[in-house]
Amino acid sequence: MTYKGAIIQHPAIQKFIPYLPLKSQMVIKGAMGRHLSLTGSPRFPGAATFPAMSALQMGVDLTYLLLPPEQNLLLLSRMKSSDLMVSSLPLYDEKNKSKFEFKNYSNNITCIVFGPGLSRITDLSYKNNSEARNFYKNSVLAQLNILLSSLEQNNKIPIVIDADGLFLITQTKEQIENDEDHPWFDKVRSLFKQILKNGNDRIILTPNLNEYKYLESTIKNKIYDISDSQNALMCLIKGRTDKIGFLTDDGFNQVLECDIDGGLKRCGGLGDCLTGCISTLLGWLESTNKSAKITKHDYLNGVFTGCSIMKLAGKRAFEEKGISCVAEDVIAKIPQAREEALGDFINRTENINDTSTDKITKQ
Ligand SMILES: NC(=O)C1=CN([C@@H]2O[C@H](COP(=O)(O)OP(=O)(O)OC[C@H]3O[C@@H](n4cnc5c(N)ncnc54)[C@H](O)[C@@H]3O)[C@@H](O)[C@H]2O)[C@@H](O)CC1
Ligand SMILES: Nc1ncnc2c1ncn2[C@@H]1O[C@H](COP(=O)(O)OP(=O)(O)OP(=O)(O)O)[C@@H](O)[C@H]1O
Repeated sequence: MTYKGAIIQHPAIQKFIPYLPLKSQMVIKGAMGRHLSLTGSPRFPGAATFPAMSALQMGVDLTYLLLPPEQNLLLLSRMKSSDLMVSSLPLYDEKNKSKFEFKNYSNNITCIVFGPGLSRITDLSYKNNSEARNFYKNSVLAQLNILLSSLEQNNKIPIVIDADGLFLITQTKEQIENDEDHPWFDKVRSLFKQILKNGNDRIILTPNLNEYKYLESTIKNKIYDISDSQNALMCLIKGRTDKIGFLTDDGFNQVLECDIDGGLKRCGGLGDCLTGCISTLLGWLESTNKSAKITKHDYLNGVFTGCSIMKLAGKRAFEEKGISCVAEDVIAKIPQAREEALGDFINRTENINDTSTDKITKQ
């Protein structure tokens, strides 16, 4: 199955296309996805918006950003595009957990990105500024409670965890210099144990090579309960080639590898953009195929498809901009890259619900 305009062919993409939305499904606002970013910090307003800007170019209808309540961050994010719907996170309040119930923010959300630009407790800016550090800690607890609550939703909502979200998973108590921050560390760890356990059928971890080293040693220390293939986590290790597979206490088991050439420019923010592409595709997988049985292998095919689109977008942007290429140039090439990977998919005539299983062989 290839569609008009598609120039690359790979079995993983071919298997994924039947799960994509059709033109006939685009009847109401939001049918092409409602994307939620739990991202950003005063230090990284760019990373706050890259996932949502990429999701919009992928074809998502609505992008919501729920950001730490810092005025500059909220203002800068709103200024990036009128299409971004920016709200501020509530201050964390242990006694009033109902404030962090996902349903308060959900608006029928179809996918979530968590982590880009959050910053880290180890950042120098927090070292001697307890107000900023408390603000950071508070935002993280609010975000993790919202994520945990999202896992209780009936509709399966895919979650991509990247960048500083991964740091929260791999940070160690020794890194937390200030003893008074240790109770916060314990709460984060406990929340992540529940999130990774309850969400292993819908969470994708997307480490770069550096982040993967820390992730691998954390996982091998059996801090999180991912002992067997049943509760293996889905993981994408980014690099010259993108490796996609499952992570258990025993290490990484590769299932797919995306070796499409990208652009030569390794500018900052491309990983953040990739989260927007992958989350959009996985959101479509779940939200437009509610009656189909979706497996982790379908998710991996979606991750592969997102990686291919990102590599192609990087290549096209580099052809045009050369070494001046920045993340926003790559975002602008996502529509062309999506077309090259998926063709005119919304106008196809068949979808997963009317394609027999012998036509679509699952891995
Ligand atoms: N324009 C922007 O706002 C951009 C913001 N970005 C944000 O910048 C932040 C940092 O991203 P980078 O890509 O620079 O991160 P890196 O992957 O370069 O990580 C920085 C360093 O942290 C180390 N590290 C990772 N996990 C660790 C652990 N558990 N313990 C100790 N060290 C650990 C890595 O080895 C690496 O040396 C992220 O929040 C990211 O989203 C970047 O995406 C670049 C663009
Ligand atoms: N050595 C490499 N050669 C070619 N492409 C690469 C290389 N390393 C990463 N990429 C590609 O760059 C994109 C982002 O991956 P990268 O490893 O830079 O993520 P990141 O560090 O999380 O990004 P960010 O700057 O957003 O934090 C992915 O599409 C990945 O395939």
